[in-house]
Amino acid sequence: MLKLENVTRRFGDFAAVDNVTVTIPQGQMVGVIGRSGAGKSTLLRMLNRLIDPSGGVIRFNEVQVSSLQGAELRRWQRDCAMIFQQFNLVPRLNVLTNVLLGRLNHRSTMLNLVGSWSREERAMGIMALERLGIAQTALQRAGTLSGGQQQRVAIARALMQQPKMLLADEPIASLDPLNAQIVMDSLKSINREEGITVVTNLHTLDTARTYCERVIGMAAGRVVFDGPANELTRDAVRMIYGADGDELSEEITSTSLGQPDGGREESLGPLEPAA
Ligand SMILES: Nc1ncnc2c1ncn2[C@@H]1O[C@H](COP(=O)(O)OP(=O)(O)OP(=O)(O)O)[C@@H](O)[C@H]1O
Repeated sequence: MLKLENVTRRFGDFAAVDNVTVTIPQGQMVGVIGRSGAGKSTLLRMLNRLIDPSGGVIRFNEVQVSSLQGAELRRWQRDCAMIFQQFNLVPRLNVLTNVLLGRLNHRSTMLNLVGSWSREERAMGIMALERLGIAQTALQRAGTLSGGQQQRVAIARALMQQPKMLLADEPIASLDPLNAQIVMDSLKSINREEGITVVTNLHTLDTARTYCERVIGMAAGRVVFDGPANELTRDAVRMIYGADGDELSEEITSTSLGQPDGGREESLGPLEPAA
């Protein structure tokens, strides 16, 4: 269970995240929504300590995450994997090597210096790629893949960390609707089948409603809604986006997920044998 108590992050005098208290049970799929600048990324980055809180406490079970240092902090960052809008792969390396980089925190420094991967690690990497339906790309350079494929590589790399929690910072913001759907479906199935908690920032309401059992709405650094997706009434939406309900743009509310873009190559169809 993840617990945030009065968590705040200031940049100078400005509170990007302001006194947030939430508890997330293991295995939940949580969508964090809000206007640009509401504090969603800052909140997520504090969960895995890419950014340190200015105040408050973050706990995961008995561990006080907000005060971890050194090896313990690295262990937490291994347990709490993160994917990003821009995928953060190494474009010149092949897909499998990118995925294997997710194992670095499981290995000794000496092994990492030697830079070789065991047969077991490679098999694990291929299995992670198969899980995401892209094992056939294993030997391609990551930079040559489509955005949707790259995000699936990033998810496979995160799975290699064998995390307890997966944080996704706007994972579909750069993707077309079909690829967005494939990536969200992947996150959902990992959440369901592996019991990994998923906390994802999303720009659009539809996606949060479709995929997340729980939605946290932020405005000006504060949590202004926290509940099941089906309780996202027009009033709740107005609180989150601060707009008159009638003025909510299509861009905020809709992603057109589920409307394939005319049959691009992306699908979760039959796998080719791993290279
Ligand atoms: N390193 C920083 N220095 C100063 N201000 C920052 C920094 N990082 C974030 N902020 C500010 O904190 C506020 C919240 O930013 P954050 O990126 O968390 O918002 P967001 O809800 O994720 O927005 P978006 O959807 O546009 O990514 C913004 O006003 C932003 O300008």
